[in-house]
Amino acid sequence: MQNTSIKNRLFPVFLKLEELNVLLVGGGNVGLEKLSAMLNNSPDAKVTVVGSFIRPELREYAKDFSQVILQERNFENSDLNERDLVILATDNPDLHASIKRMTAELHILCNVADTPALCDFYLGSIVQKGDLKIGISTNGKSPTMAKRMREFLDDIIPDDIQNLLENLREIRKSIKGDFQEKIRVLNEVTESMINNNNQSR
Ligand SMILES: C[C@@]1(CC(=O)O)c2cc3[nH]c(cc4nc(cc5[nH]c(cc(n2)[C@H]1CCC(=O)O)[C@@](C)(CC(=O)O)[C@@H]5CCC(=O)O)C(CC(=O)O)=C4CCC(=O)O)c(CCC(=O)O)c3CC(=O)O
Ligand SMILES: NC(=O)C1=CN([C@@H]2O[C@H](COP(=O)(O)OP(=O)(O)OC[C@H]3O[C@@H](n4cnc5c(N)ncnc54)[C@H](O)[C@@H]3O)[C@@H](O)[C@H]2O)C=CC1
Repeated sequence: MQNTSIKNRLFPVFLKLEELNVLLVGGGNVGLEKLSAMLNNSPDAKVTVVGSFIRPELREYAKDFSQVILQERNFENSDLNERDLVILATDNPDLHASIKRMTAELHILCNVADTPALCDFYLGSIVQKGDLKIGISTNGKSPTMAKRMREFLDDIIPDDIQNLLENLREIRKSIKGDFQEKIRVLNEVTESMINNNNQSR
């Protein structure tokens, strides 16, 4: 049965981009934004950037990532060969629509930066604190609100959250007993961690 109360129907996942083959079409400002969004999270992401012009800023940024391939030329249909994900960030909506038709045919997931209706998935705002990662979406309503929410969460989540995570990992490894017992102990420990943390703020 459909739950009609769910407004945002996007399903978040956390991708291992270094295991995937990504094509980014467009080497401009938006291209650079999408490239840095990927590499800030997945520095080993295998990305090929194809742009009829590749901005010097993007070139400069990509220098630190030896696995990123830059190709300054027009998009060709064969660029879609062997891709798992495609991100379109050119200034040509007709090109976007035609590439999107091809990716759908090929079952390749596609993001069209300036056209939500053509996206199979959206990028989100991302909070990163050690191993903790939070993805934020406003269902495409307001990327700026997503950005502000990231700043807010980044501020309130303590920087030493990584220590908590490391401790929990040790506890998780050391608990004896069956699965239910493991869940009980971990729930108990984390409850006090969160409470302690609130008290110290
Ligand atoms: C649907 C979506 C598809 C996608 O791109 O994946 C989309 C679409 C569009 N963005 C537009 C504009 C802006 N996008 C940003 C910023 C971000 N946009 C991101 C995601 C998404 N943007 C997806 C939905 C996410 C969600 O569900 O909330 C973030 C979160 C992630 C990322 O891109 O890495 C990143 C913030 C990262 C961070 O800082 O944390 C800013 C603000 C800024 O840059 O400061 C502006 C200008 C201000 C404004 O418009 O709000 C426009 C209008 C273009 C035009 O006017 O022509 C469209 C098209 C439309 O809405 O029609
Ligand atoms: N820059 C921004 O922050 C925003 C941009 N937009 C829109 O997003 C689009 C892209 O913006 P920018 O990145 O700033 O533009 P840009 O002009 O910097 O980059 C466009 C890129 O697309 C490439 N391109 C065009 N045709 C191509 C083809 N056939 N094959 C391969 N590459 C091709 C160009 O060479 C260039 O690298 C524009 O339509 C713009 O109006 C919307 C909101 C904000």
